[in-house]
Amino acid sequence: MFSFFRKKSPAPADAPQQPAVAAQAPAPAASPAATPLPSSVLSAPANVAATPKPQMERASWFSRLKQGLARTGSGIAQVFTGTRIDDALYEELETALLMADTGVKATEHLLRDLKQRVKDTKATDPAQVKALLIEGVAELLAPLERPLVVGEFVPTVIMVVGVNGAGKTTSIGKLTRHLAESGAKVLLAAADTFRAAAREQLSVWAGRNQVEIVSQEGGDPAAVTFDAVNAGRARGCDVVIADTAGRLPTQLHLMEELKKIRRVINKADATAPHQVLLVVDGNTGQNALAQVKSFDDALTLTGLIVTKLDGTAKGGVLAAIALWVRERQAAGGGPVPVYFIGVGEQLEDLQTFSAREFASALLS
Ligand SMILES: Nc1nc2c(ncn2[C@@H]2O[C@H](COP(=O)(O)OP(=O)(O)OP(=O)(O)O)[C@@H](O)[C@H]2O)c(=O)[nH]1
Repeated sequence: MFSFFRKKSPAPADAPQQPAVAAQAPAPAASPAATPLPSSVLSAPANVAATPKPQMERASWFSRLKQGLARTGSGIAQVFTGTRIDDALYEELETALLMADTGVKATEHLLRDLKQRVKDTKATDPAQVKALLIEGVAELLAPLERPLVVGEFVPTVIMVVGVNGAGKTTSIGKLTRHLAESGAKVLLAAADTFRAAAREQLSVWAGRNQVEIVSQEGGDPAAVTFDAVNAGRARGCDVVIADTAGRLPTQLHLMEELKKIRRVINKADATAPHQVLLVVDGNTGQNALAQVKSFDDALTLTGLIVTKLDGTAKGGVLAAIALWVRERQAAGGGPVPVYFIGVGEQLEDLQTFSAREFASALLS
């Protein structure tokens, strides 16, 4: 799944740093989600990307995604089963988008955009309007689609945060597996020093993937993370991933603790953290957007993982997040891509995000 990871070959000490590689699922063969390869992976061996197995995996992922999003999409798709394009259709669509937790702003944006597309194309059939809505959703979501690049910095330090139970540890486990299978040397940092079960869960993932872990009972989570970054560098790791304890953005002292972890990582490596990823439970709908904003205020996020999009009726929140990211960038902020989405607890249920694939799966 992370076929583009180029395994580091032994190089002389003065050799230039290895090229950046992207932790990205391969583009599908014939699914509607064909995405161009990002330039950062063009140097990867061509034969890796051409193997049919990952393409089949991606095709089967598309059907899992469709299934997962069926509850969000069915209400929206229902709007286009009539024969006329009139005010009633747009009103129904507005309600359906709001019900899917798209939020008022993103709903208004999509409706305005859709009406323009209908006018431009002179569409006469609701089925055509549905296709135009897919276009509009895909365009809105496009800035969220970016590969997670590892290898530009060695080690690449990734800090993972989120509320309790969002799916942080599970997502880290899956990501670790993908990276390890691609040849990356990964080290995990159990920065939840208080909850034994959390450390245990991360240890299980470390064991399964045969990667190293820095863990400590009690004590300062920032100190554990500091040790992990230093250990990662000393042991020649490609990636260090810090799993932090879950917390609500309203728990200010715990948010301060996260800020301290971030500062301390930066002390251990002046270029790090290279990624601050928020894991959000997509099933929480508009609340996920509120979490994104709060964690971003505290930590300046660099990316998201949206989990539990299986069986949710609230998957429209991705459109709301996309609009927020657009506004953030317009105000001079950096991108906040959705690096991965999760539609279940299995390893293959966490995959890279593709805007067109998501839009198609949602409305198919
Ligand atoms: N259905 C579904 N379940 C998921 C998904 N991702 C994670 N889970 C489940 O969500 C539950 C919580 O996941 P964890 O990884 O423990 O969450 P966490 O954020 O690390 O939790 P804390 O350490 O308590 O903050 C577990 O039962 C996971 O299997 C997903 O995409 N879909």
